[in-house]
Amino acid sequence: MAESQALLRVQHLVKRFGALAATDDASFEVARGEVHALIGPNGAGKTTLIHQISGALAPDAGQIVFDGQDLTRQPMARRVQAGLVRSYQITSIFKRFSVLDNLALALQARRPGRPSWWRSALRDEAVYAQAQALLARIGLASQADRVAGSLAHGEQRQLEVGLALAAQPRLLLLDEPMAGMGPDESERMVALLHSLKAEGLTLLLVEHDMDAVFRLADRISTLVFGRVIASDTPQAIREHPEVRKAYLGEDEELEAAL
Ligand SMILES: Nc1ncnc2c1ncn2[C@@H]1O[C@H](COP(=O)(O)OP(=O)(O)OP(=O)(O)O)[C@@H](O)[C@H]1O
Repeated sequence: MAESQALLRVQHLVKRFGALAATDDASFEVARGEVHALIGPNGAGKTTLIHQISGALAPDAGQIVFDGQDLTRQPMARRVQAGLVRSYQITSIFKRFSVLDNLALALQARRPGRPSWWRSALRDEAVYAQAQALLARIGLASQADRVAGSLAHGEQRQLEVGLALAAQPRLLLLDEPMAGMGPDESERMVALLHSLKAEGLTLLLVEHDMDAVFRLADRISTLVFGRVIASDTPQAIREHPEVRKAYLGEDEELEAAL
């Protein structure tokens, strides 16, 4: 991949837990505007890798370069500022607040220099106009006044994506966005991610739902024992002998999908 095309470059990353190298000289690149999926058998090191990219975990060696900037040792907030944003788990939602208020608060939190940001967010019409637009973008326009905690699981995950979008990411990291979803909820999430891709947003996702991965991804990196053994198009990954071998007897659903 040409240098200018790569928005994220992970180079020779290493993370050890005692004797175990959970990330073992892992390298891969995410191109601008692509949906890139990270797959691998259970325990391959996907979550550990995503934690290092988002800044939750410090690597022992290697580099994380985002848009030409070395962010390897930068704190999470600095990465978010640069446009590298992770969609968090449900804990980031204020469950007693409405869906619209949640988005307004997330938008307001992005504005610097407001000590009582949550008070001003709840009064600020401009913020609410932006929140309404974001609500439509994530497909929850009809749920604006619902208390966030009463949303269905799939809708809460959509809202989490909205909270991450409030930070205006250039690359959105998603850790198992379809986890625990039924077929209809997964379908809505796939549609949402497709629409974000159509807007030109770059996505990096870890996902076990192989049907969704193969429908969404432009390229797929496969992690085995902390190493990226292949980074290629879905078709090439499907046919890759080492990838097939890595999944043999490991994950029947995935093996069947391949
Ligand atoms: N904090 C930790 N301390 C010790 N070992 C850890 C820690 N976090 C992860 N590991 C180990 O590192 C390896 C990779 O784990 P990780 O959760 O990154 O894999 P994964 O590919 O995300 O797995 P899964 O698909 O099951 O979620 C596993 O062997 C795991 O037990």
